Amino acid sequence: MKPILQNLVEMTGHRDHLRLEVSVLSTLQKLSNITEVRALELFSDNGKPHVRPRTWLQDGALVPTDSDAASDPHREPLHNYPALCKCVDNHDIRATASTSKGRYTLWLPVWMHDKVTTCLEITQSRPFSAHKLDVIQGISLVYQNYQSLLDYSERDALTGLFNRKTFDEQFSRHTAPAVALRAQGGAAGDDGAACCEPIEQWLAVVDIDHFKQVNDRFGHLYGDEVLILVANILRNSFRSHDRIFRFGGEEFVVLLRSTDLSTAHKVFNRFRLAVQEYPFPQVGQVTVSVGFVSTSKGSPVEILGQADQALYHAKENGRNQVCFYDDLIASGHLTAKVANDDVELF
Ligand SMILES: Nc1nc2c(ncn2[C@@H]2O[C@H](COP(=O)(O)OP(=O)(O)OP(=O)(O)O)[C@@H](O)[C@H]2O)c(=O)[nH]1
Repeated sequence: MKPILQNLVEMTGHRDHLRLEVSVLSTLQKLSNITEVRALELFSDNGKPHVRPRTWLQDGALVPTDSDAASDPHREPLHNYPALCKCVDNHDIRATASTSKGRYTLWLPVWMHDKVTTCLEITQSRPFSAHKLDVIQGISLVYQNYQSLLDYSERDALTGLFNRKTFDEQFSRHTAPAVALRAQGGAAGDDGAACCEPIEQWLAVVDIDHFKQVNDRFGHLYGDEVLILVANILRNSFRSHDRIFRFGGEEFVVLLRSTDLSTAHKVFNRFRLAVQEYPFPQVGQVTVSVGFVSTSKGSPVEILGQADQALYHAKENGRNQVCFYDDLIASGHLTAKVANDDVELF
């Protein structure tokens, strides 16, 4: 098999976005005369388009970052890349520019759902030939199609939020002890997640109150609309690096990253109020109950169980409220459950 085909086989063997990204960069890097490859992340901060390198070559290995894009010191306004800026504005498939003497750069935005969040950047020391552009474009399109297949398998069809399967994968990765990650890790290229240290975060379980009554009184179509609208409020209530999942039925999970306890309280309550105040067509008022906990202690099963305990306390004590597990333990309203390693919930 030709090397390029071997690389495509390797690329499409991944079930993880970051590994796939590392793999496509590694494929591009093997083409002749390439001096640099990077995957850029395009994001908006305070309404202004920005860009930052997300995966790049360092000391011979491709290194992905898991840091928050908005606080990345390497971020730049997108207008620092005029050719790329114009390409994105025009929905073009690629842009090239000679950025300095003997340095020719090609950008390939990866379009998904009419949006660009990733762009491949390839640099070489001579102009790109038409043949080389065709080959790179082909690899990029395989990458784009495969990314969108991966994305589809990770999401819930009704709300477009991440699904339960994705939660299981992402949450166990972020709560895995750092030492285990390093042991797996080795070269970053072997495992896109290997560089991740556990991140301070909060897990909230969100459940729509009396949702059965919505279905019973207005029918499933209106029930589905409520689910879609609550999903939209969730998207608007949290930052881009937080993660929102539809867990099943009328239950959602939010992973709130890198924030302190009082902010977590504030943010979850802001979301709860946003739902309470939203005029749901036909249905009128809908409320949600929320239970949350820190993800710093315990296994994924224990953490989820604690958030669930806090949620059920909220449900049993009036609904439309946010309960923090540690507060309920401290006040004696809940007792800590002994972990049972034999119970496999994931
Ligand atoms: N329309 C719609 N309904 C769903 C979906 N998934 C689950 N449900 C319904 O969600 C309802 C959940 O009801 P319950 O678990 O009794 O909870 P509840 O009525 O929200 O009551 P509390 O949680 O105690 O406030 C059930 O009637 C399910 O049929 C869905 O995708 N669409």
